[in-house]
Amino acid sequence: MSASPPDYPSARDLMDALRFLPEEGQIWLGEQRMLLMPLAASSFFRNELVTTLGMERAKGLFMRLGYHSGLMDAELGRSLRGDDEALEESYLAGPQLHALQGHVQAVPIHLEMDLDNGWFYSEFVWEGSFEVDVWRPRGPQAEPVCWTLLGYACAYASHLLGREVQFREVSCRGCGDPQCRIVGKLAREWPDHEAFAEHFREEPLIDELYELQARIATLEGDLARTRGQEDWAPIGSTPAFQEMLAMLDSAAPSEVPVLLLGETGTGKEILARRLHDQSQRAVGPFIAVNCAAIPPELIESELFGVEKGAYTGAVQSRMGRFERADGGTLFLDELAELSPRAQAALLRVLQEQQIERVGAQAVQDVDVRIVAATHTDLLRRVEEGSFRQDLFYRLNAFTLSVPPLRERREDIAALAEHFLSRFEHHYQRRTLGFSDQARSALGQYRWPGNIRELKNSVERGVILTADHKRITEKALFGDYRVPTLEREKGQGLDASGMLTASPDGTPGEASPQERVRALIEAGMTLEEVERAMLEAAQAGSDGNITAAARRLGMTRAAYAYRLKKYRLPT
Ligand SMILES: Nc1ncnc2c1ncn2[C@@H]1O[C@H](COP(=O)(O)OP(=O)(O)OP(=O)(O)O)[C@@H](O)[C@H]1O
Repeated sequence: MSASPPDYPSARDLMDALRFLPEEGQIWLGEQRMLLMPLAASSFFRNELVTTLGMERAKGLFMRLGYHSGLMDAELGRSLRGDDEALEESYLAGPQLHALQGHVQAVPIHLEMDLDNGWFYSEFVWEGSFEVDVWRPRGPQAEPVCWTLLGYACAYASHLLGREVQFREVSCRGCGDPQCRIVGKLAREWPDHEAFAEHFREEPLIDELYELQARIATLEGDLARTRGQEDWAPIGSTPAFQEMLAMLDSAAPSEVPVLLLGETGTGKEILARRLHDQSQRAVGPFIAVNCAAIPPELIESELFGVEKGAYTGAVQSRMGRFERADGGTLFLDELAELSPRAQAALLRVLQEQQIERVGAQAVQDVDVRIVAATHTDLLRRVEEGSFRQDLFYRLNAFTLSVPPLRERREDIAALAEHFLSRFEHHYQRRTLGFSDQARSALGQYRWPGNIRELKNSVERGVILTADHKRITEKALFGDYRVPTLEREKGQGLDASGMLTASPDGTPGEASPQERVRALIEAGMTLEEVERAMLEAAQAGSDGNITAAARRLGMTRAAYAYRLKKYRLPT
């Protein structure tokens, strides 16, 4: 593939990716949050860094600054301009994005790309470099000054082409040359490529710091593993969560049964484990049972064990979970699902510390501490008569409510980072972390499935993201439109699929499934829903097809195809 000099494709697609959201105080370019700031501020900052760090270290810092933004823009270029077929167009998106961001106008002089045969040559003239303007007051310099721009070019090309490319600024107006000109080649074509690549290595001090942090993390991991506590350290610094942890810890040394109330996936099991680990019983077993997962007819034999011949199929005697938890803690999750008979038997254990295997003639002593959990309103179950009152009061001695994730939103970022590092380790991945948009979506989502759902989303994101790429909102949530607190505030979904204010203006509580059910009940067909969504997205994007497609999580081409299919105006 070669062109000399190539023409830029239209920059419309790149401009469409730029969104100004003044009400929210944000500017976005694709998935990255951007900043608009005066050149004079950047100039001031540069002067200060050169004075404090010296020229060479400041240069390295600015080259790396450019390098990082080049890296992110390469992802955007590829996602907007596509795959290998359109490689030249994707490559040219780099200088076009650079121009769009007000850094420089890059005039292409020459481009030759034949990567299969290991050949790449690219040359640009830079007009209106912001860095030359920043340096102008200092007068002509001894060396080229477009550091950030150069770092950007190196990263953009390398990341996009999947080969290490290095650019050199062969002439620069900042040192009195008539124009700024850069030449890019595959790194190995430059004799000094190794020394040059050092510019992009982080400061030795920072390297050492990272290394130290990595060693501490490994040691902590080893420690947790030897104590059998891997995964069991609850993360959360919101006051509500910390208060609850403090209460949990104060209950740990006593023998009192603990009842944990909270929605599914809020971390009740992790808390039960913590209680166990902090108690005198930490050396004994921790056994967890999900009462809802065991068929009612088997629950008693599961919990209390069974004697050989007690019923057909009981071919040998078996220990129950209570016996296995002897000397330790038994965690009964979904307690409300226990059958009346199992409730009666559980009450006896709590009162007498004795169990009776199914089919046994005698009782036996057990020493077990019970931690129970439920997401249902147990008191209501008592009132309805489906849960024993005496058992309820026995278990209700020390009750803790575990807050749902939407009430501890400040913890989302820390939890997401925690799961990210665990899954990167597990899948042997090295992503560049979450994109700004992905991070913001994580913070806004309602999380009906709480921490378990957050964990699953991050796992999905890591699996779908290649090394050295950012985890996008789509990788986390798929094409499914994220129900956020913002979008739901005062909104419902009417039969035409449009978002509307609910009559009383209160936040809509309907889940996606409920909303879909409402549409079906309103008699809408799939085609009608699709058509209504296309129209709504189009109307909500002022007719901008790329923006409308993005709102529906589709490519522009797929969206345009559907418009045509329904004969909708484009
Ligand atoms: N505070 C936390 N810090 C780190 N990980 C957590 C935290 N809370 C929960 N998790 C993780 O989230 C997942 C769900 O937690 P857990 O199984 O304890 O929830 P649960 O409330 O017991 O759910 P259910 O009621 O559905 O059984 C687990 O994988 C757990 O490791």
